[in-house]
Amino acid sequence: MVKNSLRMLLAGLGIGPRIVLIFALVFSSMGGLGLVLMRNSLLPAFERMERDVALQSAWRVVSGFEQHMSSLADMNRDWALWDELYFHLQRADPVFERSNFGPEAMQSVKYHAVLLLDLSNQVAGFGSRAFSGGMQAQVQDLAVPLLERLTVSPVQPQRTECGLARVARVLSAVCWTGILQSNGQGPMVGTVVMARELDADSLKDIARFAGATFTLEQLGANHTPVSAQGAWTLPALTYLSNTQLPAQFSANAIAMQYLLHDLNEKPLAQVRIHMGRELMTHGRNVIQDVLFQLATVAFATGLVLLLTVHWWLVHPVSRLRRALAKISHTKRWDKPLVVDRPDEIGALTQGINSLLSVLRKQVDALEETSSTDALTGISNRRRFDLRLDDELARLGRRTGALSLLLLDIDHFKRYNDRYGHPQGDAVLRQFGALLGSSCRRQDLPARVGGEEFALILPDTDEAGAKAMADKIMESLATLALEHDASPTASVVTVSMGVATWSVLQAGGDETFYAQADKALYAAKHLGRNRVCAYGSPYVPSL
Ligand SMILES: Nc1nc2c(ncn2[C@@H]2O[C@H](COP(=O)(O)OP(=O)(O)OP(=O)(O)O)[C@@H](O)[C@H]2O)c(=O)[nH]1
Repeated sequence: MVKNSLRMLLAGLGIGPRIVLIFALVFSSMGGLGLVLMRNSLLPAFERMERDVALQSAWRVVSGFEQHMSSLADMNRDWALWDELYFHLQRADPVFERSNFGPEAMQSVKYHAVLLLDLSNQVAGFGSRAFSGGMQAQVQDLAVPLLERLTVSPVQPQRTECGLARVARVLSAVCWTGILQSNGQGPMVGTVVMARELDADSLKDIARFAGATFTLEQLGANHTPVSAQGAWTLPALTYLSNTQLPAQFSANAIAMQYLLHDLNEKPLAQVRIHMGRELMTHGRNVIQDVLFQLATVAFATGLVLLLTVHWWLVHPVSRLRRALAKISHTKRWDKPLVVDRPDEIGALTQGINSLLSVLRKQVDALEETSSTDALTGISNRRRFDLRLDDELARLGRRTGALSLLLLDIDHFKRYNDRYGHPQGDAVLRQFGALLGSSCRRQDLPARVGGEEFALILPDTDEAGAKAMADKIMESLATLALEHDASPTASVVTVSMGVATWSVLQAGGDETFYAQADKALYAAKHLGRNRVCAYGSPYVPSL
């Protein structure tokens, strides 16, 4: 079914269009396949890379928060291993308190609030300075969230913990450590707590470090954002992984949205990270460039291949086909086809030339056989008729006249009767040979009937034809073939009639032949062994 449809489709197409069709099919399939492969493998690869880059940016945002916390943790740890503080917790020293928690002392520190708790978590000291918005932290702003935390996770000696918290409605990092002696020895005498605001400068630093822009939006105490996709409780870098990175991809941007939990794991703020899709845009442009270049290369390759196939295959085959069509149309196979290549087409042309030469030889042989009289070996009636037509057609174009000589052996019936038919054949053969040897190359001797011969004499006037007739008669006389049954001579003789035309006349070859025949009849009538020319007074007109 498919095979038949394909055959019908290709039926009217030559080699050239078929090759073009095959090329078009192959190249468009390759192009389509390339496009599908690129779409299915390259674009997803770019998307994966983009997702990885987004993850790294998110990771750096988290890391930025942690670094902010980490510097606070360092300060907090230093305080926790400070001997003077250790002793202050054991025996309160107002001087120490003033010089470290007093309003003047707090102006030069890098945190916004510090709180001391004794072992029973009672406040043992507090100091604060204004946040960037002007607010001032109070004891309970720090104590309330911390004490809630300590109920589930008490302070461990030698261990600094941190988290985010809302301190006087200001988003801050909070760190706390158990207070020990500077050599790390106990017993633990209390807890030092510090808070530092996540101010605009810190957020800018984090954004610069992350290489991504993000917004931080505080949530109300009971607020649960609907659009939250993930959540961090800092420090919580281990929460992030490829699979846990929810991100929304739109045409121009990637949006990631996460919840920040406070140190008691309550929703505190919402972080929104925004990234452009430059990588994907770049990827698309790369794919488009590659596709365009591939298409250009494929087109150029296809064109070169097509031209090559055309010049090496289609063109010579078409030339061969045209040459063969011309041969079969003109029936002229005398010129061999030109072989100018050492390949299969050259071999094919050579093969055709061999076949043509065999055909030529056979046609020539057939031509010869069909135009030759079997008994005498000279031309037969067929070739005589053709040649007479040709000569008459040429008559108007040449200056010389055309003469026709008809020859008939005298009393040949009697000869046969007297000497037998085979001997009669021998006479005919001898006479044919005599005719052949007597005439010029351009003359045509032929046997046109039983004992009737003819001689076409181009460029020969009547006098020339008569001279030729006389020469033949003399040659025959020289042969002196005995014919004692003849009533007119003792040897074989011949009568001849001549017709000569200088221009083509009405009736053409039939009239011309009839005139020569009329002259021959006259020669017979006048006693045989002579030549008569049509137009002579003793030859009757047609
Ligand atoms: N041996 C032989 N005889 C042939 C051949 N063809 C024709 N003839 C004979 O030639 C003879 C011709 O005889 P006719 O036409 O009567 O003429 P003729 O006897 O030559 O007499 P005229 O032409 O009047 O002189 C016939 O007997 C034919 O049989 C042939 O191929 N071989």
